Amino acid sequence: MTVLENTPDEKPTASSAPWCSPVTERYNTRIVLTTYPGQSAVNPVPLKWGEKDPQERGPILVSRNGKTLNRRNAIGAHGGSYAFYSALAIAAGDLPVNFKPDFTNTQPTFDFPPQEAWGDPTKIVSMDPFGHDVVKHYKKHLEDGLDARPTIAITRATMRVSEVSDAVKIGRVPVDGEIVLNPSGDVRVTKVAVEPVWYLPGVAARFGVDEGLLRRALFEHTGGSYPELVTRPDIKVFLPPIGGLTVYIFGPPGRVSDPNFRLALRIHDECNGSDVFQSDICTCRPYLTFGIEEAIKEAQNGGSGVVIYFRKEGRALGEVVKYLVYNARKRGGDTADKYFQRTENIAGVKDMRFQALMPDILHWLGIKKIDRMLSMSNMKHDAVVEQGIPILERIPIPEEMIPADSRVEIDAKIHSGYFTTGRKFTEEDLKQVKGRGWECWEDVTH
Ligand SMILES: Nc1nc2c(ncn2[C@@H]2O[C@H](COP(=O)(O)OP(=O)(O)OP(=O)(O)O)[C@@H](O)[C@H]2O)c(=O)[nH]1
Ligand SMILES: [Zn+2]
Repeated sequence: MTVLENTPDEKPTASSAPWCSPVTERYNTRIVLTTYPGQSAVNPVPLKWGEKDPQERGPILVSRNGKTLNRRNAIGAHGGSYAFYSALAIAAGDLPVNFKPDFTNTQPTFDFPPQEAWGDPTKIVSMDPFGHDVVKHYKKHLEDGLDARPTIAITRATMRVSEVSDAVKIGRVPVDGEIVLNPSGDVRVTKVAVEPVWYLPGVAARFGVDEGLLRRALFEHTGGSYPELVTRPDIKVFLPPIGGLTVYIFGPPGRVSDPNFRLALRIHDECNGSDVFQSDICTCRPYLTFGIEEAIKEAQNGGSGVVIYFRKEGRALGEVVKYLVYNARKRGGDTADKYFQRTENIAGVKDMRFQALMPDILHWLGIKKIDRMLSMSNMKHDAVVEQGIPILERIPIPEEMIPADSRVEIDAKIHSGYFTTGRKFTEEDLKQVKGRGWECWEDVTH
């Protein structure tokens, strides 16, 4: 191991950095900077990605706590981006370094039937197919003191979305007592939260790139945070510090994997400004609530409805870049012909969502075909179809749901290849599609 001497008996000297002594109180072992295969202390628990028997596959162990450090078979940390809050909590003294969670009563509220894809190393490469049943499958490892943790949680809830409540009030969505519970529009839902777990050879294959190149890029562009990406080619699994996804299932969850039931599906990427705060610059929330409504109706008609919400804010460019783009658009004349160019000028690309990994969750759920896909995105469509899941019908957002200032976005998307049943646009048409200017703001901001 590459270690940095920092033993508890080490006396801080005048030249010690001021943070040295609290470090020795909280971490009383040497710092392991990185490890190499074949070192005497390195003894990973076998992990065979793609084995359909969870015992054969083995648990995913990523923690550096206690005895798990030497038995790790994965790089990164649990919790996606929230791992950094755990680190803060430990540094602040709120969380013990070797805290062991108590998983009593945390088991899934629904047992998803195992799917063939769970044992296929090419079909699922960005989540752990056994991540919801870690306590059941890896009890022995937990009892041995190894820090295995769930990366999927399955629960149920009642939700209320104002647009759906409005649809119930005007009778567009009936109250059935099972899915829509009452005239206020309370809706029953099963939810699945998933944290990312990447099988690096599989992720590299999805993008058609070399695994070594992928590892190098991940190492370099995370500030050199994960040296084992380079020093431990024997470890194939990485838990990246990024957001995951949530699945919302309307109707009995057992129907989702049964091709005899019709399926309506909305795959949605996060847009906090619209999804939560209802900005009118894009179609995100309207399409999301339309998707929820259609999913509910499909379930009420005896089928199944699924909405999958990915944490890929601003096309995975983040909200800061997105707002910079908004400014550039509004100051430079907001026309549809320049829409994507503005993003490319600032981010270098127009989109970083890489839908190639998105279909994993569909395989995990056992979805074999999609009857009604509530999306116009050609990228989502192509990624799903390339994974062997046919889409029988594509449903664009209804015209009347498109907010005032989002015409620029939707027309630019249609021009760039998004699905439409309406009219297509020429470059000349796009120049005429203008967003709202900022002139009207002058009075209130000055
Ligand atoms: N960078 C950037 N991102 C944007 C902008 N407008 C919307 N977004 C993001 O684009 C994404 C839109 O995702 P979705 O609502 O799933 O829509 P889509 O993939 O474009 O296609 P549909 O499925 O047809 O709705 C979200 O992540 C938004 O935050 C913009 O001007 N710049
Ligand atoms: Zn949006």
